[in-house]
Amino acid sequence: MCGIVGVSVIEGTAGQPAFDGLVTLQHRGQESWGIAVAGPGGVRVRRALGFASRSACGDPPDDDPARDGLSAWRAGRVAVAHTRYSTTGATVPENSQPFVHEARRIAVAHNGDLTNAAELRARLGREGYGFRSTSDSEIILALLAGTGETPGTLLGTAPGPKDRHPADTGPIVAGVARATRVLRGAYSVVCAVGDHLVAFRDPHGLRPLVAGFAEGRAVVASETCTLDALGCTEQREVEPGEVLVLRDGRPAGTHRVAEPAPRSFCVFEHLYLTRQDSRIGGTRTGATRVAFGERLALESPADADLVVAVPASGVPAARGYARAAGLPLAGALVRDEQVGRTFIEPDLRRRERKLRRKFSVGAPVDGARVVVVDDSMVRGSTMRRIVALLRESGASEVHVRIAAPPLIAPCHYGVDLVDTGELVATGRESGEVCRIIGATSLAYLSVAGMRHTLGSAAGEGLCEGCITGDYPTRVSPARDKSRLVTVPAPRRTAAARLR
Ligand SMILES: O=P(O)(O)OC[C@H]1O[C@H](OP(=O)(O)OP(=O)(O)O)[C@H](O)[C@@H]1O
Ligand SMILES: NC(=O)CC[C@H](N)C(=O)O
Ligand code: SF4
Ligand SMILES: [Mg+2]
Repeated sequence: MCGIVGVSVIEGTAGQPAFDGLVTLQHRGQESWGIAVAGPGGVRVRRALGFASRSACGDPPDDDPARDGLSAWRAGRVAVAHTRYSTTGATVPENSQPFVHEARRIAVAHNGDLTNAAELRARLGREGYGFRSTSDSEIILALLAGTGETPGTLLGTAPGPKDRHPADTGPIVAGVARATRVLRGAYSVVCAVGDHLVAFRDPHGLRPLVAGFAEGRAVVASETCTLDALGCTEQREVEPGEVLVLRDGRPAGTHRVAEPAPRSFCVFEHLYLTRQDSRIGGTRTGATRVAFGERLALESPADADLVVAVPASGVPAARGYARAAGLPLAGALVRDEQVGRTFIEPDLRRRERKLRRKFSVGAPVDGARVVVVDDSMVRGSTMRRIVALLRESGASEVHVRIAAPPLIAPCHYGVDLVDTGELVATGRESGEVCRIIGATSLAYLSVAGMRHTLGSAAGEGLCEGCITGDYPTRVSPARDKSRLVTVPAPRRTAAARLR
């Protein structure tokens, strides 16, 4: 998943709006965050492990020099920022983004996962690029920036006198086009190139990317909630295969650089990933999830007294289920807001530890027959915990309804569904899963019901890989999050060391 933001302004600084925008994307990644600001004198970058929203950058005194140069990174009219949910490479500082090439003044933030990362990294390593991380995203920077010996695709776009690039965006567009010719898999990218903000997206449009405009300010982000928060009234999607160049807070050029391919937008963005006030194709995902819940109630009713929602992202589906079933919606469960999302935690130990304190019962459900509704079930850990809590608080029956079909296959495009052995529904009938989570009954939304709700009769326009096992691009059967660790260390040439 990951959240990315890019900001270009005509005056003032891009750093603060980029940081403020990043905080609206906290739900897309909790492992690390970073921001790079391009201004006179080069690119400044700050990266740290943990939540962006809990860092000191949110509210520092504007001119306090003691704060580790915090005010310095605010200077500069182009900024890119990233909040990470890892899919390739461990949760370590060197894998946090944006990745920056100081000498070429390029900073890159990427959402997605490259399916040919190992092959590209080996090739770029042979050509002399000195990788500093084990993330696939650094490959995009390597392609664009190159090394002293091997020019990157963006070489030739270096800033001219007075730190300004030529107004002609042709070389940047051509450079991105050359890079996209070799990239495979999912990539939504924002990139600061001198005083340009450049955004581009893979030809299938697997991951989201939107652009918005306000007076003197252009923003590119993963979701529309960021555009809304930054006051962008004019909004549009960055099209699959498009490169959009922005400068001085407005568009400077747009081109389609990749061959057209069937659109394959991640269906899990509709089901769970995206914030409920963000819009996909003009519809708020909260409204879509209400409709999933209504459909689920029609497909799988339950003989029950009340509906309980699993907060946070299960709430709209539960509201829809309750409405269609004619049952009261009880706010029985309380979520500890400090814990954040648990599914996107990078390892089992952290997920389980956080889950233990994430939920509690706010209103007992003594003797009631309860339907508990969540937006999705992945490893089953959340639901096992919720069912136990509801039984402890007196529920006589707990019927589980999931407003998504079972997830049974890995994701290759930026969601950390790697090991199918971890997925509770893989190779199991729903009866067996029901026993594992301790429920009275269990039902999922059907694939047909999901598609019908999204107005896509046969799943056209969608990636449903983790649900059906059919992927829109060629993928290797095994998916290993550490796969770049084993790619031989590149030969460090003198030029590469100079970076
Ligand atoms: O079956 P599991 O592996 O436990 O994963 C499924 C749960 O994970 C997600 O919630 P998450 O805690 O990530 O975020 P939320 O609080 O925003 O709903 C999703 O909404 C389910 O509740
Ligand atoms: N979820 C993502 O988009 C992750 C981006 C990149 N593949 C990483 O692991 O850092
Ligand atoms: S495999 Fe699943 S999570 Fe991955 S992009 Fe496709 S629908 Fe989304
Ligand atoms: Mg949840």
